[in-house]
Amino acid sequence: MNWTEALIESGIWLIQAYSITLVVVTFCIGLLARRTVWGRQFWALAAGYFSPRRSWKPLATLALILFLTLCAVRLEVLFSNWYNTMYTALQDLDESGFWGAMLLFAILATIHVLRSLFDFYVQNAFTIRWRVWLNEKLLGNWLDKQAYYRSQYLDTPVDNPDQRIQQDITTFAEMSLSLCMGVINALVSTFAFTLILWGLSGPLSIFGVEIPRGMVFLVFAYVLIATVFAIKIGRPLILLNFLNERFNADYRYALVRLREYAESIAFYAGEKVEGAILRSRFANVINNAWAIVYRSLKFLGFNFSVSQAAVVFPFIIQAQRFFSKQISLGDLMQTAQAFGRLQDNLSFFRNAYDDFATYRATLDRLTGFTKAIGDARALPEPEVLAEGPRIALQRLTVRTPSGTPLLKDLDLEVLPGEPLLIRGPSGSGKTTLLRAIAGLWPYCEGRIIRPEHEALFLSQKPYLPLGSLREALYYPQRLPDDTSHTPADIQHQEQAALASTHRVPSNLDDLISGVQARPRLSQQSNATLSNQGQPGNHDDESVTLDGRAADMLRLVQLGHLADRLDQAADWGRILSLGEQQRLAFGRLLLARPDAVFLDEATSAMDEGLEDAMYRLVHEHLPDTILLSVGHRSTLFAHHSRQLILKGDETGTWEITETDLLR
Ligand SMILES: Nc1ncnc2c1ncn2[C@@H]1O[C@H](COP(=O)(O)OP(=O)(O)OP(=O)(O)O)[C@@H](O)[C@H]1O
Repeated sequence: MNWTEALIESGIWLIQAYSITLVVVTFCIGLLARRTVWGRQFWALAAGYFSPRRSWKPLATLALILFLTLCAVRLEVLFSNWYNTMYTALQDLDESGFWGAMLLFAILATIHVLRSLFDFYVQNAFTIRWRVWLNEKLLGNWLDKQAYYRSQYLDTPVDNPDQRIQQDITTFAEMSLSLCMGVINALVSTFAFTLILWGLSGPLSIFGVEIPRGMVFLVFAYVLIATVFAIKIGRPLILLNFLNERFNADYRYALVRLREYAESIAFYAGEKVEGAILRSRFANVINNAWAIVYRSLKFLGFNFSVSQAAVVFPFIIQAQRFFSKQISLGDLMQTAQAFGRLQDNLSFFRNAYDDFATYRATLDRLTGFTKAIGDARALPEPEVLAEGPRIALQRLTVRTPSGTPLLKDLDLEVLPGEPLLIRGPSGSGKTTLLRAIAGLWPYCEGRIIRPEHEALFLSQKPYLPLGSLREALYYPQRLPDDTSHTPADIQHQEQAALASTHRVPSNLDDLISGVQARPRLSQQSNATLSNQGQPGNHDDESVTLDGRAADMLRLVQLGHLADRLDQAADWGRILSLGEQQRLAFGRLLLARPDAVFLDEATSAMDEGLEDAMYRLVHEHLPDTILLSVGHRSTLFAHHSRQLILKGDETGTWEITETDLLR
């Protein structure tokens, strides 16, 4: 074999193979995207990323990956030829030929290693960027128009959205690329090795019938029959894999709920009930896992047997020609190697069947998720307008999802200094009216006029975000010193980066426990930030902010927490409900919104505290429009009017005047 010629041939082969593959792949993707369900699903998820109008980089990277994949195939062919050269040199006792083959191997191996590493990097960079884009797209759509909330009103609410965002996106990006390149590699390689085997194989006699180049036909027939059986045996794995993801997610969700509602469950001593639910969900996981094991035993058993039989097959068939000296040892070895490669390539579809099954389940889940987001965003929205500092409801009708009216044709205007109390029996629709005003409730007609952004809704159980008390106090505003990049966060990001470049952390346990236990923003680290005079230094701001936050805590009778402002903790669990409700009043006083809606926001306070909180609102926010929902008669004194919902399924209501206490 002339290796200089082989080099030139390889160059030509690469150009030809690249051009043909590019055309065929584009055509096939177009065809699959039109003709198959999963092709359409793939395209709906991927089209945006690959649009050249958005960026040319993804397509260019894909073209590079395709080139590297073809290089891999060509290298395999060269290695195959090298086998022939080397074994022929051995058979001929040609020492210089043997050492020449060794040198050649060193060159080929170096190219192979460099190509593999470069390919690894490019493929991983590609999937990471794709993941980032997909995550941003799905997360953005999920948060936009409050789809994460409104999706609960769909006929079939989407299950486990967290899994779909966090896990399925990764699987989708990684498997799309690996399966696509796997198929291309298998097909091109099949073509290349068929040519090699074609050149090496002789006539084959089966039951007295002589078949020219019989080996080639035999390997195709062998793999084809094996594939048909494998698909039959492996088919149930598609459903089993889908169920595996579903059952695991359900089990995880039940565990998360146990953590979330730990106290309520503990008060009820509900461990038995929770335990039964958890065990039954885990039993689903395990039963399914066993089903996967038994099915895989059959599937893998078949695959292993087929692969093992293929090892000796070419030797048995070529033995006759070798012993009669029609072919050399090199030819025999290359035949075995080419047969093996061909068998591997053709078996790709059989072996990757399992992966295809997982991939299709992922596609189904992601498609279902994007559809649910679309449906949630398409749910009817009430007409909410912003017309100055007032709240006006015009012919507003609010219904339950089943169509029963909670409120019919309500006309009402609320101005600053004229607080309104909404009352009515439990279940009459008080909270739902607030949902409608917030634009969250899809089942309503009429017009809603309210200040556009500057409205704050405080519920009975205030939401406290993860992080420090200060962050909880300012929520949903962002603090001036961006706490998502605290020194502790930056330090851990740096450590992770360091570990990825040149060394692993000396003590991994310390690092992990450090990540879990680290404070989000300590007093000390705050001071460090200020002292270092970094860009975006908020020295003055943080001093006043600190003062304001502490003063505010004292104002809402939470002075005992003033020195824990920067302590990161699960404040939703530590603070009593009454304390959380007072913290929410602090939040309200700091935010100074144009309108505030208090939904039983003082239910856990005693009457004295409730009175004090309302007085603070009247005193500090005289220009804020106030609407409250509540049952207590002590609230009458703080509201000049009352809207009373009758709760009689006809949607009747009544407005009465009360004496405002000032
Ligand atoms: N997501 C939902 N799906 C179906 N029905 C709902 C949903 N949310 C509320 N409802 C129904 O709407 C009605 C009004 O509920 P709402 O929470 O507004 O009552 P409420 O007057 O605030 O009650 P309470 O005083 O007990 O807090 C109830 O019958 C409730 O079951």
